[in-house]
Amino acid sequence: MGDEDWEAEIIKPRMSSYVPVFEKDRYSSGANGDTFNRTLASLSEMDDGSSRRDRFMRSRFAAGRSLGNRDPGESNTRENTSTVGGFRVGRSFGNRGFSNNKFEEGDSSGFWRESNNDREDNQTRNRGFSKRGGCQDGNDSEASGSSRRGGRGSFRGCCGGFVLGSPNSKYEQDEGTQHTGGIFGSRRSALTGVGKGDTYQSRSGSGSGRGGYKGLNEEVITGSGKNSWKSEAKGGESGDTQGPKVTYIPPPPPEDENSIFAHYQTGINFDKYDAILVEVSGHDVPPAILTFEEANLCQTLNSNIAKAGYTKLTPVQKYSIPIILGGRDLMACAQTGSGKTAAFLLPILAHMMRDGVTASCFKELQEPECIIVAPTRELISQIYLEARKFSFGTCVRAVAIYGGTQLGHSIRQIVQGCNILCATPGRLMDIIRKEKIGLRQVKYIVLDEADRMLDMGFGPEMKKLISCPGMPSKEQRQTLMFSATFPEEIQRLAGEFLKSNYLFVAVGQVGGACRDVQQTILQVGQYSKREKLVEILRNIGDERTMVFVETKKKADFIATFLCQEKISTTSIHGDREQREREQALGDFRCGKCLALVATSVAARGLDIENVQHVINFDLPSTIDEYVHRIGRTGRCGNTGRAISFFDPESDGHLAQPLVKVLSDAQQDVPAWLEEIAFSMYVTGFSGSTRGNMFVSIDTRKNYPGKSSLNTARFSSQAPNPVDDESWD
Ligand SMILES: Nc1ncnc2c1ncn2[C@@H]1O[C@H](COP(=O)(O)OP(=O)(O)OP(=O)(O)O)[C@@H](O)[C@H]1O
Repeated sequence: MGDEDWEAEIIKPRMSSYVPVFEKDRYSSGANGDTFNRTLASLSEMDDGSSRRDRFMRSRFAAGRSLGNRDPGESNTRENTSTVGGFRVGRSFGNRGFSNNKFEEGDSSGFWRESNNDREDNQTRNRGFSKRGGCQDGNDSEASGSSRRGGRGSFRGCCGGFVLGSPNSKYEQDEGTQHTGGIFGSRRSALTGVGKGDTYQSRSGSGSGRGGYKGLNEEVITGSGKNSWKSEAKGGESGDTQGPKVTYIPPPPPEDENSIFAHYQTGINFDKYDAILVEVSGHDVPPAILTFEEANLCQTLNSNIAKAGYTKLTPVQKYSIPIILGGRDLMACAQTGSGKTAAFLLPILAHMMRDGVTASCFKELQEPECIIVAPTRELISQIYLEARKFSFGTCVRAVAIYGGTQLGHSIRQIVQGCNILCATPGRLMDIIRKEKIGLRQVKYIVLDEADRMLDMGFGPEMKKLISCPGMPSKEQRQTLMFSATFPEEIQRLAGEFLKSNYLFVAVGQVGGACRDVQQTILQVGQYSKREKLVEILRNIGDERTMVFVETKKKADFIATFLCQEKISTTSIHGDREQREREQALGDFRCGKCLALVATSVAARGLDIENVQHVINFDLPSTIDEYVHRIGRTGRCGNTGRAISFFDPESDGHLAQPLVKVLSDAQQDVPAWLEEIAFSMYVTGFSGSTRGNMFVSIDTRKNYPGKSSLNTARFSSQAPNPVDDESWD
């Protein structure tokens, strides 16, 4: 039974109709701690006391078996709060698009396989033991073009109806209409009006366009591997070459000061950030600063920092701000939710204020001083909002451009003046090819989620970007890279973009999970997952939860399923139109929907207030992705919980890195997971889920002048080279 039987099950949601008897026996028992509140018990139950395994485990994972930062006496059991409020089985549910779509196309047995294109995993990494991937059914292929898209559109229409009603029939024609809700509904006060005029309507072959999402986290990478920066100039907007013209114009963000500076509170563990060990490597490292005052920023910036509610620097800010102010290139790695965005925005803005900016609305050709790229549209919008916040009241103007929106709109935004250009790679390259911006003034290039920006998906575009005509060489610009994860091979690639004397800042362990997230791994077989999900969500009650699944289709199926279960849910993934994605995010941010079912498109960077839970319905294919996903909760010193369904059939390759990540974050490691990790070890499994699993520091291992600087190093936690070999 393949993953695609989710489709069939939506129509007849009883598992028994689709699961062969032998499979049911195998999967439905939920053995080995698949109960939400039995994890600790299962630890001891499952420990068979094997001395060999124990020796192995102790040597590997001794670092973190304690209960760590869990609240004493805390129980996973909650009162069953029964139904989550706000459920709206949309009027359109069940009557849109079913007739022409895959529900009928499909094999009634439900034994479909999913195409790689349906996964939003970064590079279509095939898993060693996975049932997923590889099998490309024609129906599912992106390549099947518009007819297929019609089918998908029909489906989307159906699932879209699960949250909201009242379609806005004008949407298709009225490209100038400003739609409410959406991406700029960031945080509390920005959310008024979300939901009005929403349309979860069918888009079969409609003219609304999809913005060219092609199975990566963002737009299609046209012409990867070609050297010419202009090689796709004739193809129109990246990603829209095969689809209808994109007409969506995102609503403008609220302009009032309260909305601009809306923020959520730092959590009880914010001060504990100070205890995280930091290592900086490279020559002539400027000393860290301890307060915002020490940064010597201008008055307007300081006032904006105060209005944003920032009173104290986070570790990544303490180290990165002086490095950037000192004009150095930087690669910085710090845990999710620890303030990396401000760490690069503040010093860049400070420089711009000091040096003055050239671009203005009176110039014919806009020449931004700073280009910030990130892998997803929603993240770019978020970064833009942060840039707008910190540059409030200054002469610096930030602009956001991203795929899935009308190209003309992006251009119009730019011509009004652009000093900081926040862009997704596809849209950025389109704008450059169309010569809508000049690059000569670029002084800063920021790659947020840099490991993602340099990997196989986006790396070629980034290379093109830095070789575009007019782009200052790396010696003449400052290049800054930030992420919570930095695989070794990516660090090496990054060298091409950075000056040779760049500095490397590692806050805590590179690639480590945020310790404010309580992680629970449950062994749940494929066919018990939905039941378990509903059980957990009911126990969670009205707390905000992100549910990650591995494929776009499954995101819709699970969202629809949850709605059927009367849990108000929406979904975000790359097959939804941009307007729908923004609406979904807006509905989730404002609490209209308590659950957001997402693919990896929402795994990185998104900073949503009050996300208390992350559930990995499907584990991702890499441990880095896991770290980013669970980092959507437990941000900025707040605590959060992540529950992951581990299916030994498909997730075995993650056992080792998961044990490591759990141990390092001082989380419980279930005995059964250690067993699986051990069995992989014994059988010589070397599935590379992340080449850098144990890279803890700058990969320039013998960097001359490398020294421990400024603060203590985390040598006690750094694994030794033997460990590296054993695990990679
Ligand atoms: N010094 C600070 N004081 C208070 N709040 C802060 C501070 N720095 C950042 N924040 C807030 O913390 C939250 C997380 O910051 P941010 O999104 O920059 O994290 P990040 O490290 O980039 O996370 P990710 O790795 O997930 O992208 C944001 O809401 C931000 O406004």
